Amino acid sequence: MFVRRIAVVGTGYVGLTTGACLASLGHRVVCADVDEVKIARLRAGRVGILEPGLAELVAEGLAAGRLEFVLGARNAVFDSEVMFLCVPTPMGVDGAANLAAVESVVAEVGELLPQGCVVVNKSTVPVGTAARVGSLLNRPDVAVVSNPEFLREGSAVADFLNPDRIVVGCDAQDAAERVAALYAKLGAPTVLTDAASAEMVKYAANCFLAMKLSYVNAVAELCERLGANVIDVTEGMGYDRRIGASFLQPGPGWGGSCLPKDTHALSQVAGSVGFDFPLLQATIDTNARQRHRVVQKVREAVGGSLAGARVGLLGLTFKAGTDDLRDSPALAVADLLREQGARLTAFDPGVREGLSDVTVVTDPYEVARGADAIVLLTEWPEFRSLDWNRVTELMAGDTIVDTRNHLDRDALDRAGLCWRGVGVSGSPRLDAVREVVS
Ligand SMILES: NC(=O)C1=CN([C@@H]2O[C@H](COP(=O)(O)OP(=O)(O)OC[C@H]3O[C@@H](n4cnc5c(N)ncnc54)[C@H](O)[C@@H]3O)[C@@H](O)[C@H]2O)C=CC1
Ligand SMILES: O=C(O)[C@H]1O[C@H](OP(=O)(O)OP(=O)(O)OC[C@H]2O[C@@H](n3ccc(=O)[nH]c3=O)[C@H](O)[C@@H]2O)[C@H](O)[C@@H](O)[C@@H]1O
Repeated sequence: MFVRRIAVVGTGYVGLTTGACLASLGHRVVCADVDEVKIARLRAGRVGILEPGLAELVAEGLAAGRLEFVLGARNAVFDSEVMFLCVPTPMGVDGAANLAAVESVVAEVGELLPQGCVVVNKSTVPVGTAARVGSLLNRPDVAVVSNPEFLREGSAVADFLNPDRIVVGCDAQDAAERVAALYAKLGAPTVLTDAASAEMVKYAANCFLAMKLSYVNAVAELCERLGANVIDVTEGMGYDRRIGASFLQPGPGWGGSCLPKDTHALSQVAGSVGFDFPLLQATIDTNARQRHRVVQKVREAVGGSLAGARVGLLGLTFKAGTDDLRDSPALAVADLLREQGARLTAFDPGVREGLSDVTVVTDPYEVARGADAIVLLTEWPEFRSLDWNRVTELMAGDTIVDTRNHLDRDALDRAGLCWRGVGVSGSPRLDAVREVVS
């Protein structure tokens, strides 16, 4: 495997992880961004996002001279053999992916790319984008490769360096092989395919994950109505290797910067070719309903009306382990609660700045002070070890709505609190049975 000169455009969750990890694999990487403050910070070795291991890799790369940060894509590409596009592709008004950033980088660097450079699209983009980028570039000597990224926020470095698979798509075999070779040290299964199929893999995977979660959230609701326990139900399902145990945790609905936008984008693309995709639409609709179910539980917990009720929120980020608030279900639930007149106080270990209409506190017990109910929205581990007796003393009401089944129900019981989980309505009898069996 040869060391390559690589440009990475966009230094967000994906770009910075890609740049730092490729440098750690021995390549020489120049990362570019339009954000001047971010570039200045990164040059000083400061990583502005919560990602375990990333700051260390950036520091190592800078110290070894293998990693560099520059302002603007044009300053990154002059001697690059490969250029990665890691810019945002947010949801547009019609649900479609907005490709403005991708197109603007292509316009900026098109003529500057060295002869024979390979453009690699790592941003999540609709099928046909590699072809579109190719025609915008209008450079027969430059191949465009689709190389979707599957990392998760909060474990970005670990996911990048230990991928389940690498997908590389290009209509030119040699360019696909050149990109696949960049990852050779990782020893991951590699799928080489055409560009359209690689682009489709990313949407098909993310939408499948969203579908799995909507399914499990619907099963949880049914468990509540029928008197079953979703914790045991998903455990029983997860041992089946065809189903797998991961991505079976019910919650307040799935969110984050990608699953929501990618499900809408695939739905929009399907519509654009006249394909009716009710399964995907139901996945999206079930998720919207999930947020209303949380609000309904909180309303019941405060006696039927949220007007003037004080509600404490534990967690604001879209999942634990990240500081990312983009499309967080917790914020969606907060909006709905506020619309119905609730007064909100929130604590999240990853969030320090204030939010409009939600008072953000830095001490979790402040969330409990005077609260008529508390809602746990994000599964931060530290929430499990709160002093529930202290919470009971501080609260005006007595109910904790645990939208992730994250807390120790017995500990809350002992403190005189009422725990309301998701998909759990029966007695804890099955836990006892499992102990005997194991
Ligand atoms: N966040 C995630 O976990 C994953 C994201 N993706 C995809 O990767 C892409 C990037 O996502 P994130 O890294 O989360 O975005 P981000 O918003 O964290 O970072 C994007 C960066 O690109 C920069 N940028 C925007 N326009 C630019 C331009 N013209 N030139 C140079 N830099 C520019 C921004 O300033 C920002 O720093 C998206 O398409 C997303 O769907 C794929 C897999 C995982
Ligand atoms: O394209 C992307 O950006 C990425 O989107 C997701 O990664 P991420 O957004 O970091 O978050 P996930 O860990 O997938 O969680 C998504 C949402 O589902 C929820 N979730 C996840 C798992 C689960 O069992 N239950 C559950 O409710 C989380 O709380 C969160 O709101 C995918 O998992 C990544 O493979 C993909 O690369």
